[in-house]
Amino acid sequence: MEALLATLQEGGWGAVAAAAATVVVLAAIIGVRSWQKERANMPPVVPGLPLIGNLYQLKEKKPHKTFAKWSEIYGPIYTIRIGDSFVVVVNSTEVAKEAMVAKFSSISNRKLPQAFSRLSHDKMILAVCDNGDYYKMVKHFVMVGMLGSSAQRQFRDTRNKMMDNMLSTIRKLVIKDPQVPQNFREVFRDELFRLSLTQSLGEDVSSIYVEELGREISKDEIYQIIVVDMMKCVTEVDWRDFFPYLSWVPNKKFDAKVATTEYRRTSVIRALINQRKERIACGEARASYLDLLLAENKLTNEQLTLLVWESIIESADTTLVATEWAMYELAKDPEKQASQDKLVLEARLYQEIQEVCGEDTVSEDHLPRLPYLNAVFHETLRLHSPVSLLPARLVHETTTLAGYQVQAGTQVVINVYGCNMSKKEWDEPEEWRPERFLDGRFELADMYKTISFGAGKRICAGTAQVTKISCTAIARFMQEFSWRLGEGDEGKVDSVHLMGYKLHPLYAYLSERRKVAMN
Ligand code: HEM
Repeated sequence: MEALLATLQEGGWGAVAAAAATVVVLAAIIGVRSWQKERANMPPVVPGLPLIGNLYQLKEKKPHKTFAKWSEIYGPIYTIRIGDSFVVVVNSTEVAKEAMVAKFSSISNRKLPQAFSRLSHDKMILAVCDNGDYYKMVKHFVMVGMLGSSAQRQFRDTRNKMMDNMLSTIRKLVIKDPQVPQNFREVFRDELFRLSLTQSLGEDVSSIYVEELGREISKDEIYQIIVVDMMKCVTEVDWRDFFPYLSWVPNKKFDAKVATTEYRRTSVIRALINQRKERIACGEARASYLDLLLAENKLTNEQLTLLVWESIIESADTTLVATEWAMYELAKDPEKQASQDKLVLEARLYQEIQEVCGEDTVSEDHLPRLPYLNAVFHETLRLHSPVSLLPARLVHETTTLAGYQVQAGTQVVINVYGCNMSKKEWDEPEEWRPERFLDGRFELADMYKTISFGAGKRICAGTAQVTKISCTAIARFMQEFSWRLGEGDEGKVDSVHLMGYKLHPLYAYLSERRKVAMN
C-alpha cells in the first residue's frame, strides 16, 4: 500500500494507471483468498468453466444421472455452479434426511425455475409453497378433503370401481384377441384419470365447454391440457434461470409457450369449477376436494384454480408411472433372462397372493398381509422413482450439512435417483430385486423405505393413496393374468427426462389364470 501511495505522489497518468492496476490485482487476490476461506469447508466443488460453471456438463436431459456419476468421484454431497448460482447436490439418503428433517428450519423454502414458478403462479400450490400460514391452511384442506385417512375411506368405493373397471376392460381385450399385446398404460391412465376427477371435482367428466377456447373439449383433450402439456412445460429450460442478471433479455419462444400452456390450463380448470358450482347451486352435494374448498370459502379464485389443478395432476400422474414400471419388471420374459430369477419372482408374488387371498379377489384389506407385494412396490420406487430430482430448496440461513458449511443463498438439490442408486447403500443397485426389503432391515408397515416420497414435514401427502392404488392394482393384475413382455422389450428401460415415465409404454401378452364371470 505504501508503494502504491509513493507511486501516486510521483504523479503522472502512467503512474495512476499502474496504481489502478495494482489495486485491481490486490483486490482480486484478497477476493480470491476470502472466497477460498469462505468456501474452505464447503462441500467439494465439481470443476467447471468460468462464467457458466458446470452448465456445459449438464447438456443431456437427465441431470440426475450425471449427478449420480459425479457422486462416485466427489462423494455423496458436492457443490456445482450453474451459471450464477451455487448448488449443493445431495446423493445420500442419510444426508438428504439431514437436509429435510434436522436442518428443515434453515433449508425449507423452494427456488423454482421460471417455468414452474409461472405455472404455479409463484408457488401457489401445496407441493412447492413456502412454509407459513398459506401452507398450513392448504395442507389441512388437502388432508381433510382428499388424502387423509378419513377422506381416503370415503373414496374407497371410487378406488374399488377403478380396479373393477380396469380388470373388466383388460379381460374383454384379452378375450377378444389373446394373441395381441395389451397397452397397459391406456387402460390404467383412463381409470386413474376418472378417479382423479371424481376425487377432485365430485364426478367424472366426459367433456366440457370452455368459453376461452370457444368450444366443447373432450376428456382426452382435458387430460392433454391439464396433465400432459403441464408436465412437459414444467421441465422447459429457460437460460435466464442460470443468469438472473440477464432476466431483462426477452426469450420470446419460451415466454409464449409458458403463457399459452398456462392460459389453456387455467381456462379448462375454471370451466370445470364453474360447472361444479352450478351443480352445487342446484343442491347437488358430493364428497370432493372442490366441494370442501368451496364450503370453506377462504380462497381467492386464483388459489382455488391452482389447488384444484394440483389435486388432479398429482393423482393422475405418478401412480401410473410407478405401477407401469412394476408391471414391466414382473412381466419381463423369464426365458429371455440370463438367470431364472424373474420366473421365481413372478411365481413368488402369485403364490403369496394365492396363500393369503385364496379364491377371494384381492382387496385393500389384504395389503398388510402381502409383504412380497409391498417389497415389489418399494423396489420399483427405488429403481424407477417417478420423482428423480426434488425441486431445489433455498438455504435461508447459513447451516451445516454432512459436516460441511452451506452458505445462505445456496440452493440444495436432493437427487432421489442418486440416493436410490448409491452403491454404498444398496447392494447391486441397478438390479430390480424386491427381496432386499425383506431381509429384516425394514418394517413392513414403513411406507418410507427409500427416499422416493421425500422426508420430514414436506414428505409426500399422497403416499397412502398411491400405495393402496398401486399395490391393489398390481395384485389384481397378477391374480387374474400371467404377464409376458413382447420379444425384444426386456431392454426398454429408458424413461422420459425427469418425469420418470417409461419411454416405451408397456405392451404385454396376458393369459388368464382364473376365470371370472363377465358383467
Ligand atoms: C409414486 C408416487 C409418488 C411419489 C414418488 C411422490 C413423491 C413425492 C415427493 C418426493 C414429495 C416431496 C417433495 C419435496 O420435498 O420436495 C412429494 C410431495 C407431495 N406429494 Fe407426492 N408422490 C407420489 C404420489 C402422490 C400422489 C398420488 C399425490 C396426491 C394425490 C401426491 C401429493 C403430494 C403432495 C400434496 C405433496 C406436498 C406435501 C407437502 O409439501 O406437505 N403425491 N411427493
